[in-house]
Amino acid sequence: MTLTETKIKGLFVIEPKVWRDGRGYFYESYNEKEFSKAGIKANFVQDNQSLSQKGALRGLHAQQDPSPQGKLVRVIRGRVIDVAIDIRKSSPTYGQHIAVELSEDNHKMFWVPPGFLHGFLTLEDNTIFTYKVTNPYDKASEIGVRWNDEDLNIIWGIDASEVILSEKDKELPLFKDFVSPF
Ligand SMILES: Cc1cn([C@H]2C[C@H](O)[C@@H](COP(=O)(O)OP(=O)(O)O[C@H]3O[C@H](C)C(=O)[C@H](O)[C@H]3O)O2)c(=O)[nH]c1=O
Repeated sequence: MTLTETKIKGLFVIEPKVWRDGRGYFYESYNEKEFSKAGIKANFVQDNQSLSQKGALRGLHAQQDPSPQGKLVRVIRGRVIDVAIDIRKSSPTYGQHIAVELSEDNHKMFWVPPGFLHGFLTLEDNTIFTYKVTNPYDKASEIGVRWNDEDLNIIWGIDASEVILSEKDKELPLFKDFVSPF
């Protein structure tokens, strides 16, 4: 697998080696040795999976202390635009983001360490999104920012009237009202 750090330090796009034969394909979706070589220390304690219809947008979320989460995300079926926003106050790229298309065809994965907001827009029906996290779910430590905040300038390519959001995500604060705990 190839781990490539993005222009925002700490974020990595991972491209696994895919072995194909007459039965189908095989790839390693996580390898501690490879992550350690790239300088990533991740102790995963929970695996998540969600199914989303086209237009569903989940995010922008993070967990703060005592349960900050590193996330290794990928798409098993379908396609998403996955976005991570740097909310590390001392970072020169604070408020900047990386967007990457993850799909069942490109097998790409995205490592998002603690200190980032995360979310994705679903591009196809019945998209299955799965990810490992380095701390358990802790509702009390959840934080977030509105998906279409103008200051974040994320080009999702979808009109607000078409997006499917949870009631919770509709109420998330704007970035100007957000105080990062990182
Ligand atoms: C995240 C989570 C949720 N839940 C329960 C709580 C809710 O009743 C239900 C749906 O949760 P939520 O609407 O927060 O699910 P998403 O909107 O997909 O949340 C995720 O969205 C973006 C993509 C993220 O990066 C986070 O991993 C996570 O916040 O599952 C759990 O029981 N465990 C969990 O780890």
